[in-house]
Amino acid sequence: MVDDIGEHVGSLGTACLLLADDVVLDLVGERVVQSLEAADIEAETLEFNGESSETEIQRVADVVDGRGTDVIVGAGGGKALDTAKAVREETGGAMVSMPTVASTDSPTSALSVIYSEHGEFEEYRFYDQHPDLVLLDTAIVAGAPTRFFRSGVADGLATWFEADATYRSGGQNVVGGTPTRAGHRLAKLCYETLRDHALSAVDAVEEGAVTESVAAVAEANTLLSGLGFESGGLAAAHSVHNGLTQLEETHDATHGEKVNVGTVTQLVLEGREDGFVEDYVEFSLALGLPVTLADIGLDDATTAQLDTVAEAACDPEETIHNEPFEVTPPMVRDALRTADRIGRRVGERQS
Ligand SMILES: NC(=O)c1ccc[n+]([C@@H]2O[C@H](COP(=O)([O-])OP(=O)(O)OC[C@H]3O[C@@H](n4cnc5c(N)ncnc54)[C@H](O)[C@@H]3O)[C@@H](O)[C@H]2O)c1
Ligand SMILES: [Zn+2]
Repeated sequence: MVDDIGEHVGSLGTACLLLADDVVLDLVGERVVQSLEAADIEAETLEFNGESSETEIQRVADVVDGRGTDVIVGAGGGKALDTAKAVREETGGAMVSMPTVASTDSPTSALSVIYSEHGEFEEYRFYDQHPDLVLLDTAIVAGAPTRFFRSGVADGLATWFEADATYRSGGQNVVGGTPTRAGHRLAKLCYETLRDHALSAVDAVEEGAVTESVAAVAEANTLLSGLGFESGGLAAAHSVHNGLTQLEETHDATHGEKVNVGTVTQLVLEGREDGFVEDYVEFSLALGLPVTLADIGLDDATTAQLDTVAEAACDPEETIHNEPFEVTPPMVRDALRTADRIGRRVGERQS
């Protein structure tokens, strides 16, 4: 699949730049360059510095302008892809998403999540164009560390709860429109696919194996979740994630891991029944996903820290206001605390 890139990029341009960090360049760099060159496309690589920040976007955009590149390929995780999308917005040309981990729903979306150089969430940046091509090689994704795959499952599970909250409230989807039935149903299909296949898919990826369930989950994590959140809307889970990024202690947890704590928090915030919340927590634990604050680096979180998260999560620009009721920082702080306690209780019961 990676080896087919030349064939697909032929219709998009003639000079290609592959943006990927050192790990991903080692993994696919040579194959991508060979495939492009075999299709008579100029191919160069540039090492990504790891953060989708304004400085990194400008650095890469300067290289693209200087070299006359007309196709940028972002390969790797969400941050490399988001940076490549942001660069294309500055420079024009075509953009290709090549996720080498199924860790987020970034590959298909027409937006980037921008962070400070220190990894604090800054803004969503929206574009008129989606990636021109999304190329996911299931074997590469299955060969990556399972943690990324699990994280993508968490990102995909959240999509359903967030799209459903937006649908119920008549809120706005990510492109500023009314959520469509299509977006709502795709988010549901994403959830159902993950509930039906994620456990065995994670087993397979632990073994470095490729199965039908791995393919189903890779599709759900990237395509179904991507279309589902963009057309269906985000709500509390991602706002809680964005709030959590304000605390340095959480920076070693992946996007999906923080989102999962955000999902449990959203369910508590929405006043879901005990059995419903516990079912979600049990499923998370079976998948090896975090359900407590300590699981994402926040041992003994102070009230001040939780207030920081809650304040940021309730920023007027945040999607938490897509919940079907008014949400305030104290509600989010208390939901976070309670979600953490539920996570600990269910975890202890199972051990
Ligand atoms: N734009 C969107 O629509 C959207 C949606 C969801 C998440 N995001 C963003 O995505 C980012 C998170 O992405 P992420 O969780 O993928 O993390 P990441 O991009 O920070 O890191 C991915 C890591 O995986 C490694 N890697 C990639 N492929 C590998 C492979 N095959 N084998 C081994 N290692 C491999 C990379 O070297 C890198 O260290 C956040 O910034 C989040 O906000 C964006
Ligand atoms: Zn996400």
